[in-house]
Amino acid sequence: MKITVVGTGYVGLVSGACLADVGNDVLCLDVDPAKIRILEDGGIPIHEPGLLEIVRRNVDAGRLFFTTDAEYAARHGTVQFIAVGTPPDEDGSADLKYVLAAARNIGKHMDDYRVVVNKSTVPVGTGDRVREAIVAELAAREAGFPFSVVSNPEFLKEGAAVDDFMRPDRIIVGAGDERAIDLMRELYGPFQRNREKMLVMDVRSAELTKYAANAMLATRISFMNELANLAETLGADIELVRQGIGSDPRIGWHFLYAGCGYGGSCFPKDVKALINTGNERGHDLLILNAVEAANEAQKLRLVDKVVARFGEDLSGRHFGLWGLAFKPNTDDMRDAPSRIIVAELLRRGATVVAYDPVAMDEARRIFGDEPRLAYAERPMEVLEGADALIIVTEWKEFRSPDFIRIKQMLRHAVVFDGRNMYEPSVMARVGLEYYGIGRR
Ligand SMILES: NC(=O)c1ccc[n+]([C@@H]2O[C@H](COP(=O)([O-])OP(=O)(O)OC[C@H]3O[C@@H](n4cnc5c(N)ncnc54)[C@H](O)[C@@H]3O)[C@@H](O)[C@H]2O)c1
Ligand SMILES: O=c1ccn([C@@H]2O[C@H](COP(=O)(O)OP(=O)(O)O[C@H]3O[C@H](CO)[C@@H](O)[C@H](O)[C@H]3O)[C@@H](O)[C@H]2O)c(=O)[nH]1
Repeated sequence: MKITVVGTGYVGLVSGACLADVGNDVLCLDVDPAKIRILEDGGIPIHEPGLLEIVRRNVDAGRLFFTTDAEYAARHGTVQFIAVGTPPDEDGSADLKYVLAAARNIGKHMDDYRVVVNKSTVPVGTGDRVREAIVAELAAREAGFPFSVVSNPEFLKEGAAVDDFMRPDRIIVGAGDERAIDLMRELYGPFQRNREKMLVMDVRSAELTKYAANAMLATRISFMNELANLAETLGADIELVRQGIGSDPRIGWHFLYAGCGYGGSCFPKDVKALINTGNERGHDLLILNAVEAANEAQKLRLVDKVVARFGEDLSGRHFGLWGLAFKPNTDDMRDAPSRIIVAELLRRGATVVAYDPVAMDEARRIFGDEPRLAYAERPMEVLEGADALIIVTEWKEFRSPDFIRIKQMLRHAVVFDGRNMYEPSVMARVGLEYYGIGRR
């Protein structure tokens, strides 16, 4: 099938590459010429495990192409995926300017039937706005090509994106006409060989399903973070509580890890956008407001512990920090808790040296030439002369460090662990003063 994917970010590039990998003829469009240049030179503009190999394989096989030419893109695919960003506007609502620009472009240049599939996370009602944008463009050039608008939200997780796309739990398709539904069935056939995974519904329900999923997962995390904070005051251990409740199949194991708050390009923005949708309809979403407020406070929880240990004024203090990305296996730092934590440590006068396996270039871009923030080539280097170690992202390479060396290198043998990577009893045995989240 001929497919165009508009936007070559995490979602667009993964979708395009995986769709090419099952034999489709895929053209990826981006407005950012720098990204297209990297792709044409055989690289990828993001860090995502397994993606480079798939991109290269399919470019070599002649099934995957890249362009900045919007007209060529609109004429290529019968299916036109929109996978552009929907960043938060000032009031928290999703900014649709990129989605609508993509839709207008399709309307301006399409020369045959098109299925316009919205993969970006968009507020309920966006399908109608996409339709109106295309109708207006077709009318302006007095063209009458038929088209369908489909909502097909994406559920992939960064760091596991290829696997999530290749083996999805479910494929949500919001559509109103049989022609589009048939095409979507054909397109997603290769990804549901073992069992039927496609759930067909109306466009609005599909759009809301995406927000509902992220809001539910964010709620679980904030709930556990709140309980973790309570556990600390009660002398209970949140890790044991997690195991105790996760074993109930009605609750399940996923997304129950307490920590220094959720980040990334989705949960924070999507929770805010859903709250905003509620406000627009006169529904104050009480639970989600609390989820959001709890998360904002949680991002400062580690600094609160640092302050409790070293005092309000941190000038003259120096901290080593492990992990800048919002989670492991990505270089993404959008809404990462590390941004808040580092900024607050610096604001209080401390200096910081940080290490992350892949996100340090991104951190340099974000923090600029901040003189009190330095970067280390290796994890152990951050410990030199540091008062304490602060762990923000649970990269695999931090799982089993040489604790004795950590103790010897740190000035105060204190570890603040925002991801509960270690057993408090082990830390006590090696003589490290250990502060987790909700641990005894
Ligand atoms: N990142 C994730 O894990 C994830 C998962 C599921 C859903 N989503 C949703 O998918 C959407 C895309 O997210 P992302 O993380 O891939 O974004 P991203 O910022 O990584 O990529 C978006 C790309 O779209 C390009 N673009 C913008 N306007 C364009 C236009 N008119 N024509 C062509 N290209 C254009 C940008 O240059 C950019 O490269 C968002 O709505 C997001 O909420 C993201
Ligand atoms: O038990 C947990 C699980 C996650 N997190 C944090 O939650 C954030 C988000 O993690 P994750 O969901 O793994 O990453 P994303 O790539 O942002 O993926 C989410 O957002 C995407 C964009 O909408 C969706 O497609 C995915 O289904 C959804 O999981 C990260 O900061 C994690 O550290 C926790 O604190 N505790």
